[in-house]
Amino acid sequence: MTTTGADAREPFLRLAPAAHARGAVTLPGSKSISNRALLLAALAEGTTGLEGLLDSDDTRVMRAALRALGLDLRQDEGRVCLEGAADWPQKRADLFLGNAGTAFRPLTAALAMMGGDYRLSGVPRMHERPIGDLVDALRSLGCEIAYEGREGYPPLRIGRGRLDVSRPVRVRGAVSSQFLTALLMAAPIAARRAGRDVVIELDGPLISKPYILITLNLVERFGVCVRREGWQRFIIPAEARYRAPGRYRIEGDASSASYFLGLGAIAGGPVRIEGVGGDSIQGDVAFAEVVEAMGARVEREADALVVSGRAVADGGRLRAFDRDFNLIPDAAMTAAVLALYADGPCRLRNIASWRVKETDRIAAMHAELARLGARVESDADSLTVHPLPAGDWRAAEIRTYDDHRMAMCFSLAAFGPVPVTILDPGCVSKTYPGYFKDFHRLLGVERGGAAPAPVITIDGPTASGKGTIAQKVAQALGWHVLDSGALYRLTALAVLREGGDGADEAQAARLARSLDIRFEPDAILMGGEDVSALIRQEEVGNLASRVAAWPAVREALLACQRAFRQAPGLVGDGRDMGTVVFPDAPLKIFLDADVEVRAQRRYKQLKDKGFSANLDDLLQDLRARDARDRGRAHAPLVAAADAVTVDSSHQGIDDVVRQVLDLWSARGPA
Ligand SMILES: Nc1ncnc2c1ncn2[C@@H]1O[C@H](COP(=O)(O)OP(=O)(O)OP(=O)(O)O)[C@@H](O)[C@H]1O
Ligand SMILES: Nc1ccn([C@H]2C[C@H](O)[C@@H](COP(=O)(O)O)O2)c(=O)n1
Repeated sequence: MTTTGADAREPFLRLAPAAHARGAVTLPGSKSISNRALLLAALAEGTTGLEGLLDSDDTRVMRAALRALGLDLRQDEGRVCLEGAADWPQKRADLFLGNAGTAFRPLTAALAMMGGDYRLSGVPRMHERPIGDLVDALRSLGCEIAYEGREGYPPLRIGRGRLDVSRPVRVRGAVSSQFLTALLMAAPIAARRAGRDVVIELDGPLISKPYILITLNLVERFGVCVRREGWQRFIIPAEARYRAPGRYRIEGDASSASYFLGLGAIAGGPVRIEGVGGDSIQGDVAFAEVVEAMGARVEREADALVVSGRAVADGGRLRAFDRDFNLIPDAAMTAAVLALYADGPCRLRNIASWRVKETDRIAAMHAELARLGARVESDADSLTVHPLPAGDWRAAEIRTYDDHRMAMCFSLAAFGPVPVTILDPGCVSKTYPGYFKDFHRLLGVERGGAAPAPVITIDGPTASGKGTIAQKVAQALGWHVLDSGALYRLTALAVLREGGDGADEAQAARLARSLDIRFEPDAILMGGEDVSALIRQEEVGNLASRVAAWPAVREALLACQRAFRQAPGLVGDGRDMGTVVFPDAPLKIFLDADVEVRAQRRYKQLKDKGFSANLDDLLQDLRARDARDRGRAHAPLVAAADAVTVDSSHQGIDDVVRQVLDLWSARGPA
């Protein structure tokens, strides 16, 4: 079955007003732990098998960088195996690290201490994120680092400095705790090279302390014990050496758990979150206490959390808060959106670090919450969000600023009375590529119980754009899609391959019943063979129209089509979706267009795919096919009595998609 979601970089994702959510979700691996573990495994003597490693943009750039540095990474039965080395083989490399702070900062420290000729760069936003505090600390150790552009910011050039660890290295931790993390993880390199203890001292305050605890925990798992004097002084002994722990299991991402904790709090639940629990080493697991304080119930297991609450749709209201979020700045973003459903103004304090994250999150959060209609106040390091009364919600398009967390936390704005549109939802690929699929699944379980999953049917004549529109509507809603014409085309292809011409009803029905097919995201397989291009040929389409006239063929394909109806929903395109296959569909579209326009479109479509085509012949074929599809005795092509007719002759694809989504939103599907 073809499942669509927000994995590809689609321009927008429309979330219809939702009411309830329940079910279980398994979190992807923690980004913070994944990138730390990759670096430590790369520095450790021996082989480490990393289990549960996050597969996302940020970990992919880290893996690519380690490969470019000469390290051996292999995928082996669901784990990533890495052969580490105290000194990396490749002494010259140009590394592109995207927008991954968890890769950029630690690699800067490790490479600067090893020495070599390296260049580290990232996306434009990475070049706006400060790194001066780390570079200053490394330079004080004798490392050679130059700014290629603006002083204090990437890109960086690293050379071969002369390490001197005779004095403590001082580092500031007020802007980002990742600078201290980077030094702590790389320090054993310097200790080994200099043959003496490395002492790191904190210069001023330290934010996000729980992340330092994650670092110390991991460093210890890889064999290095750091002596810690409060939060002021860290001593890495001269004899410190990283050793591979054999296997290391990465727990789920606690920051990502915050969205589901929030979901359970406002959508009733219970929502079971697997991958983090009472045993977690991540500070963001403390977000469970935030939703508890807001009125939700959370049960803690060693490796799971179960959250429930009184759904906003049932009149539930969260308790307002005034809270210091310095320790959990990432999860705090979720609290800012939950504030919309609170019983009073909510204040998030001590969140200045938001200003230098993937985007200026204080400014971004302020702007987007206001776009929904909320009253918001912000200053240098705090944000106040006023609850949004039902009548004040606006159906907004939320900008996400290429920030995964903006996209994920604003999914929780779907519990207001109007639809919300998330722009560039694919930015979640930074840490959670499957987020919207999981989110929709939890929303759909409720619908999938007693009531069948909702269906939008799109019927119409050939080349009116049904398939194109169905795909995009399904993508925007995170639903499944059924291209029913493909089933008739596959039957026609099977008939052709048996030497038939479609005149034998029994033969066509037998082949329709025994189709061995599989729908994949980018291919349609028959008997294991990819026939997606073959079935689009006009010869096959014409025969499909003929075999589709046989009642026995239609009967043979009926159950198969209905089986596509699964939560969270289905968009089905064809000729009889709204009249025969899904007569109870809550929204039926009859998509039409002038036959000349359709012939032009089909002509262009075929030419673009490299097939030969003749416009006059196509026009004739389309007319003949229209006549056959409309004129047959069984399940003819006709608009269902309750269908909305949309004429796409003079409308672009995106306009039609929006029109269908608006119709769906107007029905108030939740
Ligand atoms: N509104 C539109 N404006 C311009 N081009 C469109 C529009 N809708 C669809 N198209 C283009 O027309 C062509 C035919 O569209 P599509 O294959 O989706 O039609 P269809 O109705 O599913 O056809 P079939 O009945 O053969 O399955 C495609 O190349 C598509 O990109
Ligand atoms: N629900 C359906 C879908 C398709 N058909 C027939 C009619 C078409 O000519 C043929 C191929 O469909 P297409 O890929 O062009 O949409 O299959 C039908 O009868 N009922």
